[in-house]
Amino acid sequence: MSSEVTMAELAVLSPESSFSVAATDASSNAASFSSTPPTTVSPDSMSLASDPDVPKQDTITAPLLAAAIPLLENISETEQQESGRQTPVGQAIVVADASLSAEPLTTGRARRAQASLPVYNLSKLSGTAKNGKRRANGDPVQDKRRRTISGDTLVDNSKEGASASTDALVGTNEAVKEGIDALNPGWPAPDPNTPPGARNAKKSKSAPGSAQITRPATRLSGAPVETLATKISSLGKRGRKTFEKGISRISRELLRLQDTDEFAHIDARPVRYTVWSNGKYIDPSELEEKEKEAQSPPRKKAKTSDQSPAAAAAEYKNVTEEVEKREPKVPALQKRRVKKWLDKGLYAGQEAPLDIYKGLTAQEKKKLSTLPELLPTGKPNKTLPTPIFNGLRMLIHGRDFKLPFDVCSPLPPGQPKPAAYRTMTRNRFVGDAGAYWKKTPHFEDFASRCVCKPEDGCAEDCQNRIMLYECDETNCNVGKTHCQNRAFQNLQERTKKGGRYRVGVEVYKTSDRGYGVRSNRCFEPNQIIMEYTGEIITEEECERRMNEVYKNNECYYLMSFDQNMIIDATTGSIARFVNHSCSPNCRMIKWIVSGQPRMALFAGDRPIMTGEELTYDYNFDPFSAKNVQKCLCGSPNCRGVLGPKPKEVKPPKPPKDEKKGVKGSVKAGKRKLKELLSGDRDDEDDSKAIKKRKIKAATGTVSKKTAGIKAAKGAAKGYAMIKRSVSAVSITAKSKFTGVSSKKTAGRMSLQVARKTPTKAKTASGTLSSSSSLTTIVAAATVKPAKPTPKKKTTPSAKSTPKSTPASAKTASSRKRVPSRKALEATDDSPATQEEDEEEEATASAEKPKPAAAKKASPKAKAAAKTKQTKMTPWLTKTPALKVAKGTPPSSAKSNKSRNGLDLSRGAKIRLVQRSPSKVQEVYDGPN
Ligand SMILES: C[S@@+](CC[C@H](N)C(=O)[O-])C[C@H]1O[C@@H](n2cnc3c(N)ncnc32)[C@H](O)[C@@H]1O
Repeated sequence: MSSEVTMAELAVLSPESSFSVAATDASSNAASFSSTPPTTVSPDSMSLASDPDVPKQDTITAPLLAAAIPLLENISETEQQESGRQTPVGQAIVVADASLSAEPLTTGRARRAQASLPVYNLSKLSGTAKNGKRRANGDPVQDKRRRTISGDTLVDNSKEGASASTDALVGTNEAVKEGIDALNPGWPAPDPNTPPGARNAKKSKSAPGSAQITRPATRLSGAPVETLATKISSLGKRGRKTFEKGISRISRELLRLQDTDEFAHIDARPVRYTVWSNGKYIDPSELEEKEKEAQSPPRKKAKTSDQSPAAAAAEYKNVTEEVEKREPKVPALQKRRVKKWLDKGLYAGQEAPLDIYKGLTAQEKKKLSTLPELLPTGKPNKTLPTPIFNGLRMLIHGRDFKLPFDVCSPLPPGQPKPAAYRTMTRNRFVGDAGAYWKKTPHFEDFASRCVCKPEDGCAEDCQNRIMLYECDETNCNVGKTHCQNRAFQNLQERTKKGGRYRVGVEVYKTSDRGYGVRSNRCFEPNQIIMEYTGEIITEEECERRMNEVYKNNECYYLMSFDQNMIIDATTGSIARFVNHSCSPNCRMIKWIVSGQPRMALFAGDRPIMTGEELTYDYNFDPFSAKNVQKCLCGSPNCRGVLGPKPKEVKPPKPPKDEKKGVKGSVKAGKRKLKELLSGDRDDEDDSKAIKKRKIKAATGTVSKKTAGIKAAKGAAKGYAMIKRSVSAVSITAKSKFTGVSSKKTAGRMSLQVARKTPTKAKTASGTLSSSSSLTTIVAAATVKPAKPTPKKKTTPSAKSTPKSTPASAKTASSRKRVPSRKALEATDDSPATQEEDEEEEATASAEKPKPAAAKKASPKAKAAAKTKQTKMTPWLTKTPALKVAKGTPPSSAKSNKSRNGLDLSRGAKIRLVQRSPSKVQEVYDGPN
């Protein structure tokens, strides 16, 4: 045995106090083995256990000491127990080593080492193995086990102390083995290198003394330490239970380390900004250097793996530039994309006709010939055939174009509205008016169809249009599709859906003229805007209302209408708010619609733009100087007052010219008629015509041109029928209102609405529209001719004389009350005094040229009367005086040429009559 064995024996078998102290220290060191690196025991501690007689060893590992301590403890405990209990083993032990000190070791137990160390099966040794293995706490077996001598512990602990010299360890093991053998237990001491598990297994089945396998301590060998999780997972239920016990012990140890960052896996190193590129860390300092290098051309290609994205991009840029410098850029050859064109598009499969004139009307062909782009080239356009065959008509006629902006610009909400205003969109008969109203007088007047063709579309030449008759199914030859003479129907269709654009007008408050009407959309020239509707009342009712109902009103909305009736628009359409202007943009025109008269506001000869105030010329007759109102229309040609239009006197022209003009125009045919018609549209032209008539009348009459004179002339020739009739109505109204106004000292305003209709229309309409009025007028004209004159014979309208006489008388009486009469004499429409009427009568009787002309025309009229159209014009037979005009067959059966010729002659005359008292007259009484 070496000195090591001696030392071990001393260490084991000599429990000196000094050694126990050293063991205590060693246990404390061993307690930290689990978590701390092996620690070299100081020589001092070793020196405590050294015997001066024993060769001193330089070093001894702490594990060795730690392993020896439990052994000593066990021995001491055994000794203690043996002192209290008599066991064979104890006795044996006592016997074996009676010299050993019985001083117990109470402190410095290496618990961890003790727990993990295998023990000798003392139960077997003591013969109690038959009781089974019970390892629970407090179990006596456990206690017994604790009392065993743990030779393995020494071995294992010596293994743990890997840093100790192997020789010393082997020596120690040998010494322990020998010590055990000395106890003579009856079996050989186990190899301390054998792991406890294997040793136990071998104990159970193998014979004692067989080879045992030792497991190297992982902590000492540097092998990977088992983690807690792997331990738990690898253990079985029982093993885990046991392990958890170990955890509790381990955790107690770890508790001391919980405060450390290492235990909490906290990296206490300062955090640095890191850059990662493709999963690789890039040093910022290197990054800066590389960025600097990137600015300068790189000497060699840097490793992209160490580059940041920015640096990589910079480098890539440099490289590409370098490559571009080396290799000139060669444009890549790209295949040009060829667009596939459709040769016909939407019209594919539809071949263009070679003859584009096919199926077109004469007018369309004519228009087509004027369009150079549509002229046939002789070659079919196969590439892009225009939709001639589909949209030619549209191309010729054009189509409406509406601007997508500012078309409809209504006033913002919150505008002041007239108080107590009730609208009525249709005329309504009130009182006796319905009973007195002739249901279908105008049907009798004009029961024939127009002679228009579909291609004409009832345009300007339409006889119904000329006569201010709206076409419908009963009188239109064209049909609704092509007819353009259905203004009221269009208006109804336009407004029935409602909406501000469709209505197109709105009431607004003017600055100085009360309320007015403005457009909130655009209107085409001559387009119907709105209807003037209200209550149709008789003159008596009108008088009553003025005296009783409207006596305190400032404004009356009364307009003479038809059949001596009056429209009271106090309850009616908003057309009543339309103000007067000396330069109006609208006209108020009465039309016959389905046999009934209706009045509407039409745009003038120019289009009306959004926001314009709508006005028409009242042609106001104040009737009383007290009620002459100042006109505030602001137009350059403002007359200053709301009065009738002044008529300029132009230098007289020789009658020959006019006659020639008339005759020439008769011969000229349709073309000249159109010229006259076109001239008729313009107010200025109208005034010129009036002037003409004035002049002519002046030459033919005594002194003045008055409406009566005109009426007489017109009636004598059978022309100014409508206007005469209307004027007759107005005259009647005047006469009645005269009394009223005289009582009320109220003025009256009669509005004349310039009539735009062509001459021929007026002729026809006047002839056919209202025979009763006509009769009155004719009577007025023939009263004077009652004198025995040759023309008198030709005016066999004496029957009407009695009717007309009162009318003229009324007119005269009413005119007498107009102080400003003379001031207004300049106008043809101005009412005349009684004296003037007398003069007119005289003039009418003296005007023989026209009756003579009528005479001349009478043979034609007679001839025409034989025609069917004559039958359709009852006035022809009713009023002999009109036979003069009968020369113009009003029916549509006449050829255009004949109609035109007759109309032409009438037109010339009618134009003179045009400004006679209008057919539409508004009766207005100003404030009292
Ligand atoms: C049929 S109302 C027109 C609507 C009227 N502004 C209103 O507020 O009821 C006719 C009256 O309007 C006024 N008026 C219309 N046009 C005018 C004008 N040009 N100058 C002055 N007053 C006018 C006159 O007071 C006239 O008696």
